[in-house]
Amino acid sequence: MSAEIISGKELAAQTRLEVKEAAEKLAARGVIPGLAVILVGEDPASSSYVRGKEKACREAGIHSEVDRVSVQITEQELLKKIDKLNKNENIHGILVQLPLPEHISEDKIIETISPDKDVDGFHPINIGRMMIGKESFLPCTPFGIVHMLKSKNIKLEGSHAVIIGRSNIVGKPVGQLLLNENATVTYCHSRTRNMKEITRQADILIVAVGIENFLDSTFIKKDAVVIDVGINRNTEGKLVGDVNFTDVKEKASFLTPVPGGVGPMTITMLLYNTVNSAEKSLNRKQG
Ligand SMILES: Nc1nc(=O)c2c([nH]1)NC[C@@H]1CN(c3ccc(C(=O)N[C@@H](CCC(=O)O)C(=O)O)cc3)C=[N+]21
Ligand SMILES: [Mg+2]
Repeated sequence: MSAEIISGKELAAQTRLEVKEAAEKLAARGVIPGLAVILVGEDPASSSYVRGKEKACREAGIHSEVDRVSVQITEQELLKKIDKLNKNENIHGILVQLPLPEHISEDKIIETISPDKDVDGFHPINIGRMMIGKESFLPCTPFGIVHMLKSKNIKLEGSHAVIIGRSNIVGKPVGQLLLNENATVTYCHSRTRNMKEITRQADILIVAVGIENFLDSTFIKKDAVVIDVGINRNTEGKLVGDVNFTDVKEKASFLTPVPGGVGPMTITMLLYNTVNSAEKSLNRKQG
C-alpha cells in the first residue's frame, strides 16, 4: 500500500474559504483586515513568495500593501517604517520578508514589530507565550503542519514526533506545538549521532533540513507519517523537498508533496493570523 498524499493545496483552498468568511464578517462590522509586507531587495524567490501572499490576500478579502524597498535601506530606516505600521490602525499584520541583508539585524527588526501585529509569530513574546501554552500568534509553517495532521485525524497525543531541523521558524516551534498537543517530541539536527536509529522510532517525522533527497525510506519505520518542509531547487530548477518522494511513498502511511504541501498551508495560516489579529483588535475596541 502506498501512502496517502496530504494535499496542502486542497486543505489550503478549503481553509482559505473559512478565512474569507471571517474576513467578510469583519467587513460587515466595518473593519477590513489589513496586512503590510515589507520586501527588502529583489531576490527572485522572495519576490515570488511575496506575490503569492498578495494574491492570497486578495482572494480572501484581506487588504494587503507591499512596500518594496532597496537592498541598501538602512536598519534605522526600516525600523522607522515598522514603527509607522505599528501605529497604523488599518494594518493588523506586519510581515518583513526574511532573509534580510547582512547589514540589518533580523532580531532587531522582529523585536520591533508589535507582538499584537506579529502575524508571522516570530516575536520573542509570541514564541514565549506559545511555549507556556498561552494564546499567541503561531508561526505559520508549524501551525499549518499541525492543521494538516489534524485534518487527517492523525493521532498526536502520545505519538512520537521526530523533528529533523532546529531553526527558529520551523524546527523548534513545530516541536513545541506538537508537545502542546501531548506528543512525545525528539529533535534531530546536524550534530545528532545515529540519526536513523532515532528517526526509525518516529510515528510522525517532520523533515526541515533544506537538502534535496536528504531522507529516503531507510530513515522511517513502516506506516510513519512524513511531513516534508523542504523547499529546494534541483538542477533543473524545479521545486523539490527534502524527501525522496517516490521511495518514501511506498513505506509511509501519509506523506506531503512539494510543491503543493506545506507551502500553501504556510500562506493560509498567515491569512488566518491576519484576520484573527483584526478580530482581536476590534474586540479590544468594542469589547
Ligand atoms: N517573514 C517571513 N515569513 C515567512 O513566512 C517567510 C519568509 N519570511 N521568508 C521565506 C519563507 C518561505 N515561505 C514560503 C511560503 C509559501 C510557499 C509556497 O506556497 N510554496 C508553494 C510553491 C511556490 C512556488 O512554486 O514557488 C508550494 O510549496 O506549493 C513557499 C515558501 C514563507 N517564508
Ligand atoms: Mg537546522
